[in-house]
Amino acid sequence: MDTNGRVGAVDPFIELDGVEKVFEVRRKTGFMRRERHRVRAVDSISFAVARGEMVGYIGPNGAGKSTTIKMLTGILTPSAGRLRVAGIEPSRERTRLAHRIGVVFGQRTTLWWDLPLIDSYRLMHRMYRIPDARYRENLDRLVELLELGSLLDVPVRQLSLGQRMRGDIVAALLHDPEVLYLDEPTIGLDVVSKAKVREFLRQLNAERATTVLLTTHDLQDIEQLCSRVMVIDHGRLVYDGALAGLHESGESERTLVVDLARELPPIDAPPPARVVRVEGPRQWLAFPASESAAGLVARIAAEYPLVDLSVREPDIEAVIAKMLHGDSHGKEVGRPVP
Ligand SMILES: Nc1ncnc2c1ncn2[C@@H]1O[C@H](COP(=O)(O)OP(=O)(O)OP(=O)(O)O)[C@@H](O)[C@H]1O
Repeated sequence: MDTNGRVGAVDPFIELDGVEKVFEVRRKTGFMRRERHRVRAVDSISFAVARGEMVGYIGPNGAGKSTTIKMLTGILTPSAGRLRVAGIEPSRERTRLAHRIGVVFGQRTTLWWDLPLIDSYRLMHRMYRIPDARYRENLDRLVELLELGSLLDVPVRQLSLGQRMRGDIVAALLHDPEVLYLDEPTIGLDVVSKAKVREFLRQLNAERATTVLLTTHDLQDIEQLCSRVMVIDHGRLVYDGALAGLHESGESERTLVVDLARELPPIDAPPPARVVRVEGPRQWLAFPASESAAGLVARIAAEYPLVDLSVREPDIEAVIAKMLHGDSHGKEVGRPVP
C-alpha cells in the first residue's frame, strides 16, 4: 500500500507498460508469390493488477486476449514494452514463474487423456516438486471443494466437460499458485457446472487472495466474479473500470422472452422497451439492462394472456459493441485502432 492508501499502486502483482506483440505473417498473393506483412496483435497495452484482484479481460474475437495471456505466462516474448508478473519477466524466467502461476484453458486440457485423473495429479506433484504434505493437503481440499472424489480413478477421456474442467482447475492449483489465468473456464458447461466453477473461484479468491485474470465470452462470469473489467479491441485497451460503467456506457439491453397463449400482434410495450422479434405465440422484447423487468412484466401480465416468460442477459459481444460506439462513463484508457 502506498502513502495514499492505494493497494497495488506501488507493488502491482501484474504489470504491463507499453506492451506490444507484432507477428510477421506470410500471405499468398499469387502463384508462387508471398507477401510478408505484420499483425499487431497487442498494441501498447499498459495496466496493473494488484495482488488478490479478480479482473475480467474481455474483447471481441481476435482482439488480442490470448496473445496477452501467452506473454504473461512467458510462452510469447513481447515485441516491445515492459512486462512483470510477481516481479519476474515471464519470457526470461518461464520456469521460475511457472511455480507461481496456474493456467486453465477451457478449450484444451492439461490432463493426460488416457490416464485416470489421479495419475495426472501425481505427475504434476513430481513436475512441480510439490512437498508431499502440501500436495496431499491441497489435493484433499481441492477434490472436496470441486466434488471430484468419486472420479479420481476415471480416465480423463471418460469425464464430462464439466468434470474435466473441474479436474483442470485442480491441476492448475495443486502447487498453490499466486495468480490464476483462466481462459474461457465455463465454455460449454451446463448451468449447474457453471455455478459450481464460479462458486469455487469466488471462494478461492476470498480465502487465498489468489489473483485471477479471467477471459470469457460469458457476461455472467464477469458479473458474478469480477469487480473490475478490462476491454481490449484491436490489440488496444479501450476500457478499464467497473462492469456497471461498461453497461452504462453501452446502454446495453436485456431481453424479455414472453410466451403468450396464442399468436398475437406485437405487444404494445412502454418505450424504450420494444418488441424485437415475434415467432408464433413467442415474442422477444428488448429493454435497458439498467432497468428492472418488474414493471414491464406486470403490465404484460395484466393486458395479455401470459403463459411463461424469462429474462435473457445481454451477451458480452453486444455490450462491447455498444460500448465501442458509445460514450464511456468508466475510465476510458484508449481508442480502438481504426
Ligand atoms: N502466432 C500467430 N501468428 C500470426 N498472427 C497471430 C498469431 N497469434 C495470434 N495472431 C493474430 O493476432 C490477433 C490477436 O489474436 P488473439 O488470439 O490474441 O485474439 P483473442 O482476443 O484471444 O481472440 P479469440 O477470442 O478469438 O480467442 C489476431 O488477428 C490473430 O489472427
